Amino acid sequence: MSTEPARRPAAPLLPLDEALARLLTTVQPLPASRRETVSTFAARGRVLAEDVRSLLDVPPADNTSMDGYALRVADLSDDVSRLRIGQRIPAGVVGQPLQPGTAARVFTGAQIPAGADAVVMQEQTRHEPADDGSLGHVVILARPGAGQWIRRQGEDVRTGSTVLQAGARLNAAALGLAASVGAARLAVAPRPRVALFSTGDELVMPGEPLRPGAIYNSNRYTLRALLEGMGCEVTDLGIVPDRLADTRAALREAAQSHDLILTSGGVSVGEEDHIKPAVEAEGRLHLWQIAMKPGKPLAFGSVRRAVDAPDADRHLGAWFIGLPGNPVSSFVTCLLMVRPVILRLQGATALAPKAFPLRADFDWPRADPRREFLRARLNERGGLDLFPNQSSGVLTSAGWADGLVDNPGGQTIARGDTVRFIPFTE
Ligand SMILES: Nc1nc2c(c(=O)[nH]1)N[C@H]1C(S)=C(S)[C@@H](COP(=O)(O)OP(=O)(O)OC[C@H]3O[C@@H](n4cnc5c(N)ncnc54)[C@H](O)[C@@H]3O)O[C@H]1N2
Ligand code: MOO
Repeated sequence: MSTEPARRPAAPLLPLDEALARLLTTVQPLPASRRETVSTFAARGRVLAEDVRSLLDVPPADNTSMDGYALRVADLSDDVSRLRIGQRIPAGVVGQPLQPGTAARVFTGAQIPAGADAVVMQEQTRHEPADDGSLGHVVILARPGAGQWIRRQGEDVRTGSTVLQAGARLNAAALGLAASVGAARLAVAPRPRVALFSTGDELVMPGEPLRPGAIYNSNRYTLRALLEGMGCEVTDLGIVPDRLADTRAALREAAQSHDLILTSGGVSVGEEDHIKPAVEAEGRLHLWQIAMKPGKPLAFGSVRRAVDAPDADRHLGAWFIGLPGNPVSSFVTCLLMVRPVILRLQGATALAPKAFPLRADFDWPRADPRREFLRARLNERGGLDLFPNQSSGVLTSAGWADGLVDNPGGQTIARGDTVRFIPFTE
C-alpha cells in the first residue's frame, strides 16, 4: 500500500498573457493619499503622479548655438563683408538691439540681439582689433543663410505644453527635462513596500560556510536588486525557517505594513515547503501553472491584515506572489510578472517591457510547447547569440545575456529568423 498522498492530475497550462491580465486587473494602483512630493533630485526611478506642464518656452529666447558673430544678413553684400563690432554679449546677458551695419560678438547660449537674423561661427571670420579701445571689426569669410546657428525660442518646449505625463517613469533624461522647465519638486506615486523572503532549508547566506547539501541563496540578491531598481522599498526578511507556524507568522507580520509579499521557492508540486499552506491559512492563494519556460509555477494571492474581517472577496491585505525557486525562473518571472505589478501599483502607464525584432544568429531546433524566454546576447553584427545552456538552474546564462528571446510555444528557430527580443534594461 502506498503512503504517498494522492496527486492531482496536471491542470492545463495558463497562457502567460492571461495570467498577466488576471494580475493586472486584480492589482490596483496604491491610494492617492500616499502620493508624495519629492525633490526632483530624489525622483529617479519613481512614477510621476501628475503631469508636468511648462509655464515657459525652452529656450526662453532665440540664442546662438555657436561662438561667433550675430548679424543681419541683409547688411552683407558682395562688396561688404566687414562689419563694426557694436557689442559683446556673453551667455546670460541681454544685448542691445543691433545697429544697422554692425555685428555683435556672441558666445554659445547668448540671446540673439533684436534685429540680428544669423550667426557666423568665429572660425569663418577674421577679427580686426582696434587700438582705440573699441571692439574693432569682423570680416565675414562665409556669407550665412538667414537663421544660421540660431536656436529658436520654444523649439524644445512651448509654454503650456505637457513635458511629462502622469504615469511616466522618471529616468535621468526625464529629471533633466523637468528641471529645464523649472520643476524643483515632483508629485510621485508611493513607493511600493515589498517584503521579500526566501524559503528552503538548503539555503545558506553568502559569507557562511556551505554545509553538505546546501547552496547559497542567490535569489535573495537578484530579487532584491530587481525590486530596488523598480522603485520599491524592500524589507528583506531573509530566509524563513521551513516550519508552518514560522511561515504563517512571517506572512502575518509582513502583511501589516507591506503592499506585496514576494517569496521564491516552494511553489511547485512538492510537499516539502510550507509557503502554500501558510498563505492559504492567512489569506487566499491561486496556484498557477503558466505556459512559460522558465517559470512554470507561480503563486498569486493575498495575505489578510489583522484588522480585516474574514471576507474572502475583499482585498484588504498585502498581495502575495510566490516565484519559483530555480534562480533563472525567479529572475525571469520577476521581470515578466512582478515588474508589471510593481509598475501598476505605482500607476505607471507602460507596464509591458519593450521588445524588438532582431535576427537570430543561432539555431533552436527543440521546440517546447511552452512559450520560452531564452537568454541571449546582442552581437556586433546586429544579431543575437544564445547562451548554450538554457537550464533554469544556470544563472550564468542570465549574467551573460543582454535580454530574453521571447519564443512562442512550439516554435523552432533557424539562423537568420527574426525573433522578438526583450532587453534587460529597466
Ligand atoms: N514533479 C514536478 N516537479 C517540478 C515541477 C513540476 O511541474 N512537477 N516544476 C519544476 C519547475 S518548472 C520549477 S521552476 C521548480 C519550482 O520549484 P519551487 O518553486 O517549488 O522551488 P524549490 O523546489 O524550492 O527550488 C527549486 C530549485 O531552486 C533552488 N532554489 C530555491 N531557492 C533558491 C534561492 N533562494 N537561491 C538559489 N537557489 C534556490 C532550489 O535549491 C532548487 O534547486 O520545480 C520543478 N519541479
Ligand atoms: O519553469 Mo521551471 O522555471 O522550467 O524551471
